[in-house]
Amino acid sequence: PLPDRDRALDPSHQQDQSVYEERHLRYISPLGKGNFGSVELCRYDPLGDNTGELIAVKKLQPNKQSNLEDFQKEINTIRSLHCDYIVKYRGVCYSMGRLSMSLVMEYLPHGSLIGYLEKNRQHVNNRRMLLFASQICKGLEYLQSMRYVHRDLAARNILVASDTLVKIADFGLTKIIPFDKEYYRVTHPGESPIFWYAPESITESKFSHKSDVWSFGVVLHELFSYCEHNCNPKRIYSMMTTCWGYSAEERPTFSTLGDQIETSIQD
Ligand SMILES: N#CCCn1cc(-c2nc(Nc3ccc(C4CCNCC4)cc3)nc3c2CCN3)cn1
Repeated sequence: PLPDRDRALDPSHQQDQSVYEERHLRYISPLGKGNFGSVELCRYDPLGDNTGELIAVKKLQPNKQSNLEDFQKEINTIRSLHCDYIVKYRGVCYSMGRLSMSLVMEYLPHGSLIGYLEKNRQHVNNRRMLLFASQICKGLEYLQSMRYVHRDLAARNILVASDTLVKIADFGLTKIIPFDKEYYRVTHPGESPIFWYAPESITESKFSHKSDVWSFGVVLHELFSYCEHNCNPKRIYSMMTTCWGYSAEERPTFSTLGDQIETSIQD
């Protein structure tokens, strides 16, 4: 059994608030599917009076080729991230009988950025898009500072916390770049649609901060293809094309992109 489980059950220890007891979890509705798992809206209601908090619970899909080890890596990844532009870890919930576990995260009420843009396209203007782009870029700069490569950046994996805040989510494919290399080579090709993949990720299964930059360019395109083309700031379009440099070295860094987005916001 995991230490957390022992600590949570041991009455002498202050209840570890990051362990959620399954018996107080009230299922509400499905939220979506991520890598290796499905996400559900639940209310954690220990008082049983519907005053508990709403949380997003990601359950491991046992039938998927994934295993508990990959899921534990995803949990350790999200638990180590502390950034306003990355979805927050809340804790874990053990289902004793089935000896499986779920990942508990903050619930973001507006869902994925793709769904939000489809629903709100008429009143999301350029300024709002630039704000979202800048927040995603800051989240990616933070991820890079922790030597993480997301590997599945796409608007479907960006969640909307409010009309002025988006966060990066779904760390099921995230890997740590080894200290002595600039990239991570995966053994099995991923399952994600290749449209967001950099060329070297497709041809050599190589992933790096620069392949995340390529995917960020695709996310910019997803963002800005929702507003009327005529209002598409020229600078954003040229920024996207720099993210799509064929060789990784040609692509800008997230800090350069962040500065360019800030400049566009000032205009
Ligand atoms: N990423 C990624 C891929 C996996 N995935 C993660 C979530 C997720 N969704 C939410 N919130 C959320 C989601 C959907 C709606 C829909 C409901 C139907 N009508 C339209 C709106 C509303 C709110 N909050 C989260 C998470 C993870 C942590 N917190 C969903 N799928």
